[in-house]
Amino acid sequence: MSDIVWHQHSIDQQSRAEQKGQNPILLWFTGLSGSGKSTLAGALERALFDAGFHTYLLDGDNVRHGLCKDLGFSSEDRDENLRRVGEVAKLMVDAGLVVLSAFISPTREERERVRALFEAGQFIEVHVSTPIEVCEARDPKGLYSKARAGEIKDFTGISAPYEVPTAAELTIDTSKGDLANQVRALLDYLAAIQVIDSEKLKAVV
Ligand SMILES: Nc1ncnc2c1ncn2[C@@H]1O[C@H](COP(=O)(O)OS(=O)(=O)O)[C@@H](OP(=O)(O)O)[C@H]1O
Ligand SMILES: Nc1ncnc2c1ncn2[C@@H]1O[C@H](COP(=O)(O)OP(=O)(O)O)[C@@H](O)[C@H]1O
Repeated sequence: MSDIVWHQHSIDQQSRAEQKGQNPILLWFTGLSGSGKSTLAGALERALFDAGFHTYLLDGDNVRHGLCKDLGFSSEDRDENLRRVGEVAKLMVDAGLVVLSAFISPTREERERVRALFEAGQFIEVHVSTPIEVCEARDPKGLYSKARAGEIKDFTGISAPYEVPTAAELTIDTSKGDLANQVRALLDYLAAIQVIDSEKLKAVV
């Protein structure tokens, strides 16, 4: 690696962000399978997109069909999955986008490794803290029943660990309240820390 020298191009993150009229950030949704990560991230992206923000949503299920289709669910493979996703998200933030991601990302170390790729304030961790009993009762893909029956090994929350975040910027339990209010709470937070312009949002929310 020491023979490879970083090439500094003339258009930097700030110029790309200014062109788009927004602050690039990564909103990192973490939580158990079925906790509501994709739904929440998708609804928030819709609100931001409709308000004119330039966004992109990276979703675990989708990324595992392409970029990470060679990876499974051992702890080594999850580490590599999240390493790749972190690097891709960094490129997207560098391109000036508001990036949202929805990955279980079960360990604090993995999440902190991604956080360390970003400048302070650019990585916003959202813990989707829906209790496992609710996630298991929802079981939209039937994965919890398969895991209980021993048909899926290393299933997060059943036979593989999930380490609860200790310093997430936001925590949302989707078993309480409704989706519209949860999205509102996220938008209010983003406006309060001034990463999004609340005037821009008024037209749609
Ligand atoms: N063993 C095991 N454990 C957990 N999840 C499993 C497993 N096998 C398949 N799935 C499905 O894969 C989705 C999670 O992928 P992620 O890339 O988010 O996982 S991780 O962050 O690398 O841990 C996850 O999607 P979500 O339900 O949307 O979270 C599951 O549908
Ligand atoms: N905000 C919410 N309020 C109520 N139910 C929700 C909410 N978000 C998701 N759900 C329910 O939970 C299920 C799993 O949601 P999903 O977004 O796919 O979770 P994840 O991406 O964490 O696996 C959905 O099929 C839906 O029934």
